Amino acid sequence: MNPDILRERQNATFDIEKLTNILDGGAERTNRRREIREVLVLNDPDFDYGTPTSLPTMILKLREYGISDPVEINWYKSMYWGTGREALGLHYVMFLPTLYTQCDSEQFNKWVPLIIGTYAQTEMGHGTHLRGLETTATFDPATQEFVMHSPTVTSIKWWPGGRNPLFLPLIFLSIPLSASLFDLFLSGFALPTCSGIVIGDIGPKFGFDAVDNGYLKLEHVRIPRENMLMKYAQVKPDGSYVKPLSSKLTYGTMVFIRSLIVGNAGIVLSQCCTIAIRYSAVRHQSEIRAGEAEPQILDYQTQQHKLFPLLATAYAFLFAGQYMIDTYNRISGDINQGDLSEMPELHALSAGLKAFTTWTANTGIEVCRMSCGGHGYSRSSALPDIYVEFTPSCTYEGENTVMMLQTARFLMKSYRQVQAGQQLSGAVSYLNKVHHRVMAPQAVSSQLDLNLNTLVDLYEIRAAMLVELAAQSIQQESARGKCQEDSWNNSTIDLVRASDAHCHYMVLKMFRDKVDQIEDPGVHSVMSTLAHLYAIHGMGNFTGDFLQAGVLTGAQVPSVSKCLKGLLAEVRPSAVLLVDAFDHHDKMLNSVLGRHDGNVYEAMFEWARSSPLNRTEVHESFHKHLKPLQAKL
Ligand SMILES: CCCCCCCC/C=C\CCCCCCCCCC(=O)SCCNC(=O)CCNC(=O)[C@H](O)C(C)(C)COP(=O)(O)OP(=O)(O)OC[C@H]1O[C@@H](n2cnc3c(N)ncnc32)[C@H](O)[C@@H]1OP(=O)(O)O
Ligand SMILES: Cc1cc2nc3c(=O)[nH]c(=O)nc-3n(C[C@H](O)[C@H](O)[C@H](O)COP(=O)(O)OP(=O)(O)OC[C@H]3O[C@@H](n4cnc5c(N)ncnc54)[C@H](O)[C@@H]3O)c2cc1C
Repeated sequence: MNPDILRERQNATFDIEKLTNILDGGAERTNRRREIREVLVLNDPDFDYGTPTSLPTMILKLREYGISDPVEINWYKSMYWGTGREALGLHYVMFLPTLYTQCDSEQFNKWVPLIIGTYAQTEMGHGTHLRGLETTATFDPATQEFVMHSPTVTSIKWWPGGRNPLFLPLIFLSIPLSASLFDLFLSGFALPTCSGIVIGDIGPKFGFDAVDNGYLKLEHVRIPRENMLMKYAQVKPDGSYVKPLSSKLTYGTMVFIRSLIVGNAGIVLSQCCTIAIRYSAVRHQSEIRAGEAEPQILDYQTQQHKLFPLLATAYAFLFAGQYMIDTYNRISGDINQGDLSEMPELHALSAGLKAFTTWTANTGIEVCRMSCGGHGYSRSSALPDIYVEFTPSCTYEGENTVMMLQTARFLMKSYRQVQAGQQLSGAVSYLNKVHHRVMAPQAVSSQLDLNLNTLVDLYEIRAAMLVELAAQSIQQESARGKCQEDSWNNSTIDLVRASDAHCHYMVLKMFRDKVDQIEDPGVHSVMSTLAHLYAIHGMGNFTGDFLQAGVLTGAQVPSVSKCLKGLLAEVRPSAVLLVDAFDHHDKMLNSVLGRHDGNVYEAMFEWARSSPLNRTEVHESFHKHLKPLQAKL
């Protein structure tokens, strides 16, 4: 064990295992997760890092070990996700949930055994604008079939992920059911791979290489009427159409994935913080006091300022991910019972948090990489690979700006309801409260020795102010004679800013609520410090908002920075212990810099020696390119 890391783990002020239990949802969950990891992954001869694991293999393993609990299945699945092994993950993450949420029971029982499929919704010309999808599905009553067709080059399905559909028995098509008979509704169809479809790979990508993203062109392909997913809407044999309770029910898979992505952002950020903070504890560089030994780079205030707010954010997003999945499960359960009352709230929350957490984590991964200097740029750190695997999450499953604008749509509607005197419930209820109350600056302590509840209040007021400013922008545009759509478009910068602030407030509130539930004094203390750091760091980044909201004065601004520095110093002794609590196994982290034992340099030399470029005395390229040149010199 590296002596620096050993020293960092002495004098712990809190019980690491208890914090790990909180992250897992209890000690039993932690034990079970470790058992699954040990048995199904680390000690499984079939599990080879970087080798795409086939879905059938995963299914058989799950059955072999009797794993049927959805939470446990997700643990198993997420041990693959983002690690270059999620080759068929899309089927678990997208295809199966679509069968669960969009099929009637007969269809579900018929198709689940086939379970390898893809989710083909995006087209070359449209990914975001679903109502613009061009693929047609036209019902032919004479033959009781749908005729599926790609009428234009831009209608070719583009990006469906996870094993080239050529080998898939089933493809989920998400298509506007467009015909003169009924409205344009997005509907799902199960398309068996058959003649009349042209399939291929879309070519090399930035990353995400374990998932082969393909294209699918339909040439008047006929499928049985029964292949339309009919849980919510049906086309009867006579061609009549039974509408769904809501046209957005077919968007259900996307809402589910967005809800998953929130916690995944926390996991990925926790991985990167583990790597960067452990490395920063063993890396010595330069000097603080002339003539003294080179310090651990974790003792530089700038290094702490880079990493500790991200550490706090990782915990915040892990707790937000738990809240999001719990909320998704509760509301989707109600929807299954026909109660759609909270569907708009679920959409607004999942869309906004998906965008907020992935944008923040995406930036955070790069900060972690750069905080490791040159070795962070080596793939031995794992940070470059984590980045290229994670960054598309800002685009897929709802492009982030578009998602923020969806949340803004809900906020504007809520704001108008408050203006009309309605009492709101749920995540936006603060708009009622804050509309009538603005905290005066004098109420904010000049020393910013704010407790968490006060900090949550300040974020609430900031969000409410930005919601109001966005609404006023729309009103001003309308007053200038702009139509509703142009007034909206000319206010979208404000609208995204309002949604971002709303999500920031929601995440801090969830963090505070989780800290309040922690009974162990040591764990409560360190998590309270992290929650403070998360809030104060945000105030430092968005000081103008808090000044504009009237909850911070210019004279108090220096206190924000002073408070931040104090919190960084407070976190320093616990930093390595806080990443240990994430409990990332070396084999899963796959990072020379993030090793639990901190023996980075020895491992780095071995890693380099194992490079393919070092496996032969002289690389073949010498003989092919250089040696012929030598002969001419
Ligand atoms: C080895 C196994 C590995 C497993 C690992 C497990 C763990 C891993 C964890 C996480 C990793 C997950 C990785 C997943 C990888 C996925 C790969 C990528 C897949 C894809 O990208 S699939 C395609 C995704 N595409 C999209 O998301 C499309 C985005 N566009 C839209 O959603 C819509 O077009 C829109 C929402 C932007 C607009 O829709 P539209 O119909 O035009 O509606 P509007 O006119 O804007 O609004 C009208 C009205 O409807 C309301 N509304 C809109 N959407 C919804 C909804 N979903 N639910 C409820 N209500 C909705 C909207 O609010 C309006 O309401 P109002 O009129 O204001 O009252
Ligand atoms: C790695 C990866 C895997 C994928 N896997 C799948 C899959 O398995 N199945 C599938 O169906 N799809 C998949 N996709 C496609 C993905 O869902 C789409 O790329 C995504 O929804 C974004 O849509 P788009 O590409 O049309 O972007 P666009 O919407 O064209 O985005 C381009 C720009 O336009 C802006 N913009 C668009 N609309 C608005 C608006 N209303 N207001 C303001 N700005 C706007 C966006 O903010 C963005 O800046 C995948 C994509 C990637 C990168």
